This record gives sequence, C-alpha cells and structure tokens, in this order.
Amino acid sequence: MADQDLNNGEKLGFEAEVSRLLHMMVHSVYSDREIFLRELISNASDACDKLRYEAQSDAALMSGGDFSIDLTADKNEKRLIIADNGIGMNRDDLIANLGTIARSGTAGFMDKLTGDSKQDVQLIGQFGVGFYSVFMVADHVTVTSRKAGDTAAWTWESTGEGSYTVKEAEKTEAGTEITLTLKEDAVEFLDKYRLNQVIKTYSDHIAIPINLTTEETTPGAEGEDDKVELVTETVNEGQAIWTRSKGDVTDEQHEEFYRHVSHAFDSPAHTMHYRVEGMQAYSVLMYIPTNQPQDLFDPARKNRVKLYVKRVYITDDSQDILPSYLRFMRGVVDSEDLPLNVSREMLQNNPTLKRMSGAITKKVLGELDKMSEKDAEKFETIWSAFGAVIKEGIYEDFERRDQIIKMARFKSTHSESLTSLDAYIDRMKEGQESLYYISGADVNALKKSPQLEGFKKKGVEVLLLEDAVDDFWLQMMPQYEGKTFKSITKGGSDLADIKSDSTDDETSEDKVPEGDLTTLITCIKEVLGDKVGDVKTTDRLVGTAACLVADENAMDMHMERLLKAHNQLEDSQKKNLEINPSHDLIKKLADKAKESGALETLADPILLLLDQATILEGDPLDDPSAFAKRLSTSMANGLV
Ligand SMILES: Nc1ncnc2c1ncn2[C@@H]1O[C@H](COP(=O)(O)OP(=O)(O)OP(=O)(O)O)[C@@H](O)[C@H]1O
Repeated sequence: MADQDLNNGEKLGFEAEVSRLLHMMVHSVYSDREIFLRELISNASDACDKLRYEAQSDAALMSGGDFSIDLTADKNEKRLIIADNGIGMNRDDLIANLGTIARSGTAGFMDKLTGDSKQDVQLIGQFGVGFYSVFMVADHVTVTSRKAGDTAAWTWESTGEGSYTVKEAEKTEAGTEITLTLKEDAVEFLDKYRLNQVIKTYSDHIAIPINLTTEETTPGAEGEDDKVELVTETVNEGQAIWTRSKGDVTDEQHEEFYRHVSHAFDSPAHTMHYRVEGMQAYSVLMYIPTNQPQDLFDPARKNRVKLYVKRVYITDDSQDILPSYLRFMRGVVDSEDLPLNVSREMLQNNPTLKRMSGAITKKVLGELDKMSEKDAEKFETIWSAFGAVIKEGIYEDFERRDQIIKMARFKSTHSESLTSLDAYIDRMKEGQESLYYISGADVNALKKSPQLEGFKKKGVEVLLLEDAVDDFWLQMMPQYEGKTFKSITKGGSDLADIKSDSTDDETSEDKVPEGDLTTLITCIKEVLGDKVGDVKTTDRLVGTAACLVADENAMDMHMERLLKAHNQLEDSQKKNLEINPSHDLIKKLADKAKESGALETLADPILLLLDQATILEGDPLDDPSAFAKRLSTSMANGLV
C-alpha cells in the first residue's frame, strides 16, 4: 500500500516474502556476513556491463567516463558507501528489484526455509540472498540511483522492517550509490584492512577497478593535531579473469568468479580455461557446476554462458553459444571476431558464432571424454548430475551422437557403480546378441521387476534406464556397435539362446508338459478374450507366475506410459500375458485345465493372474472391486 511519507516520499510495503527474508537478515546471526559486499560489488559490476553494452548502440549513454566501483568508508558516521557508474535504476526498477523477490536464487532460498532460524541462516551461504543481505550488517540503507539516459534520480530507503520509501533525488551522473549505516557490531566493515581482505577474497576477478577510500590518520607533531587524510587505492586486479593466463588464476579465484558468473553457491566440479588464436580468436572460461542449477530441467532449456565481445558483455541469453544439452555449463566466452555492435538479434544464425560454438562444443565433449578415461570417479560424479541432460545430445545432435553414447554411463544389474556400454559388451554372455534394458522412473522399482528374474538367474546384465530421455534417444539410436537395444518388457527377449552361469538351470526344473500347457493357454485365452493381445510361456520369470509384456514390435511399456502422461497417446496397445511354466500356480492351473468344466472353475484364478500381473506393472486395475471380490472368494476357497 502506497502512502505519502513526511519527506514527501512514497511509502511502500515490501512483498510478503521479502519481509520474511528481511526479518531473517535483521535478526539472525550468520557468521559470513561479509558476503553482503560480494553481492553489492557483483551487482555494481553487472550494472557497468549492462551500460557498456547499451552504449554500443547509443554512445550518448556513456557520460560518466571510465567505469569504476567506488567504496568509501566513513568511520565518524559509521557509513559505508558503494557507488558505481553503471546502468542505474529508475523508480520502477527500484520498486521491482528491491521490493520483490525477482531472482531465482533468492526464490530457491525461500523455498528451502524450514522455519528453524539456526538451520535456515546457514542456507544464506548456499543460495545467496542478493541485495537483501545488506541488512545483516546495516540498520539503515539508502540507494540513490539514476538510470543512464534519464535526468531524474530516485532514492530508495529502508531499515529493513516491513516498508521502504522512494522519493525523488539529485544525482549528477548515471549510476547507483548505496549508503549503508552499519550496525554497532558491524563497524569492522569500515576498516581498511578488513575491506581490502573481503574485496580480495570475493571480488578480485571483477574486471572493473574497485577503488577504496578510507581516512588515514598521521599523528601530528608536538602540539599539533593529528592529520586526517582521505586515501584512495585500487584494491583489485581489475583485469577480466579470463584474459589472464591459466597459471595466474588460483582455485579460489576460479571459485569466486564461478559464483559471480553463475549466480550459484557451489564450487565448480571442473574448469575449462583456454584461448584460441588463428582463424578465429576467442577466450573461454567455463565451468561444470557441482550441483544441478535450478533451471536445469526447465522446458525452455536455456543456456547461461555469457557472451562477451572484446571484453564487452553482450548477453547471457544467446542460445547459439552451446547446444541445449550442454546448458549446465557456466562461464564466459569472449570473442575477438564478432563486431562490437552486434545486437542480440544478430547473433541468431551468425556464422562466426556458429563456428565458435561448434569448436567449443567439440572441446567440452572432448574434455569429458578424456575425463571419462583418466578420472573415472570425477566423470561419474559429473555424469550423475548432468548425464540426463547430456543424453539429449544423442537424440538431437546427429554429428556427435556416437561420441556421446560412448561416454554415457548407465546403472545396471551388474553392480552399484555406473557402466559404459563398452564395458557392458565386454561382459555379455555367450549367445547374447542384444543390449538388454528396462526403463522406468524409479531404479529401485525397476530392480524388483518380475521381467528381470530370468535375466538375473542366467547372469545376464540388464541396463536400468531411469531418465525420461532414455526412451527418446533409444528411438534415434536403436543399436550400438552393431548390437540392438532390447527392452526386457517386450516380447522376443530370446533368453533361451544365452548360455547360463548356473548349472541347475532349465533341465532340472519340472515344467508343465507341453500338451498341458497348450490346454491351459487355450483356457486362459478363452477367459481373458480381448483383455490381452496374446498368451505365451516365458523363461524370463522365476519366482513370479505371470507378467505382462509389450509385443516385440510394439512400443516399450514405459515409453507408452510417458506419452500417455503427456497426452500424446490415447490408446494403449494390448499387452501379452506371459506365464511361467515352472511356477507352482501355473502347474496347478494346468492340471485343472484338463478337467471338465475348467473354464468355469478357472475363470476367477485366471482373471486374478492378469490382475496381479497388472499390479506388478504398477498400472491401475480396470475394476478394483471385482478384483477384491475374486481375491476374497479365492482366499475363502483356499482356507476351506
Ligand atoms: N548497483 C546496481 N545497479 C543497477 N541495478 C542494480 C544494482 N544493484 C541491484 N540492481 C538490480 O536489482 C536486482 C536485484 O539485485 P539482487 O542482488 O537482489 O539480485 P541479482 O543481482 O539479480 O541476483 P544475483 O545476486 O544472483 O546476481 C538486480 O538484478 C539488478 O537489476
């Protein structure tokens, strides 16, 4: 609710979520309060980048000279001022940016709050809370800003308690000046050495000079007052980190730059820092994160790598720098060849960018490939976080699909660790022609699938595919190294041709004789009618009497479920019921099927057989109450 303030400003309430957040900032004790400075400097640097870009097409916007971030510590007033000559904010920007939760990092933070303030406060480090973190150290904050190109300036002011005011102000140049009146227990952030240390730790990589002005006192001579002077020094290197040579950048600097550039709070799992010269010239400083970024599975599948041209920031929204299946990468690509005045629109289908993108993609995949051989453990960690996304490349990058599938890792019944397809092939059994897999969203459920029983018994390895994308790339790539992928939930799994590990196999088993089986199958078909496609015997079951499988030429059952869930498929295809001729229940049914009146006595048990196979698939029953009745009758009969 807006209302007129005494100073003629407009008083506005924070969005409810912001109030909640600010309450935490004001009242909780967080040990790493110094991060507020990182946030403010990072925002100031982004603001300068934005103005530099805008000024490419409108030089008049650049009225303030070279970019810099200027910090002034005023011990008397207990004030710390952070000023930049970047893009600035108008009144609406101030309200939208400093009155609501607009950024995903802060939203992620809010989502994770538990209500236990001790626990919650630790999340600040993991998610960051942007500008609002200033209220950990300041009890009063003013932000005076003038947007480049505007003449009006505005001051935003708050104590972090429920509301803020916005009023017109005077400011001679575009940019933003933030004044923090520090809390009693935060005056350490006025000390030159402390400020130096914080800036060096978190912001050394910032490509704009960060100047620090502090008061320096020199003792006066006998009878004279001490001399107090203002001293300004530039604290950071001020050189874009990606233009430094590889050996000059420490791990800590990479970590800080990664956090700045990706707005993330984990550490990079892998760093790629290199420069290309020749036909094309560009620098790359990219990171593979440790944790999955929040927007990883957003349908927009957006890239976040920032594009610079000759050190000038252009965009972080170019979908042409890397293919979507590498959208987890974070960092910077700085081209020497693109024109400086390139507009974001011009980047689409730009041949220079395309060539660069192709080369960078090749390099990323090459690096992953190398890592998969030389540092399997690190590769598996990265694959576990991003494999599901990289596999999209098998589906959509025809040129690199072979390379991606070769490096892909999968869960399997062989062991707890991941396997490559090459390693799977090395372990294939004599007589095994296909690469067997089962797909579904939950690996633990997959491991219990009845269809696996026969494979386990024969020691035949089955890949457990748990990512939705698996069903899609399998359509594009039905074979690997001349071997066909076969779903074990489909017919034709030809287990009989594979030599078994165990000796107590097939022969010793007393199965239902062929003739009796034929009678039983006829009976089952009669009872089930068109509820199933076909009824067959199978050797894929051991402890289970019957299961449902898709026809050999039909769509895999998991794929069908996925498509139905997305309304892309209406009718399911009929499944085949496969029965286990070694199972006691099937033996008993086969005996009964020979008697007269079998159709009537076996109707309920046969329907139950189908019901339980349906339940095992995790599918709902068509008629649960009929199932309950059948089950009760059967149990009652059994108990007599
Ligand atoms: N010095 C500044 N100059 C211009 N705009 C600013 C400045 N500081 C903040 N802003 C604006 O306020 C917004 C919110 O800032 P905040 O630090 O809360 O989050 P953020 O910077 O968007 O996210 P992150 O902290 O992940 O970088 C920024 O996106 C920016 O638009």
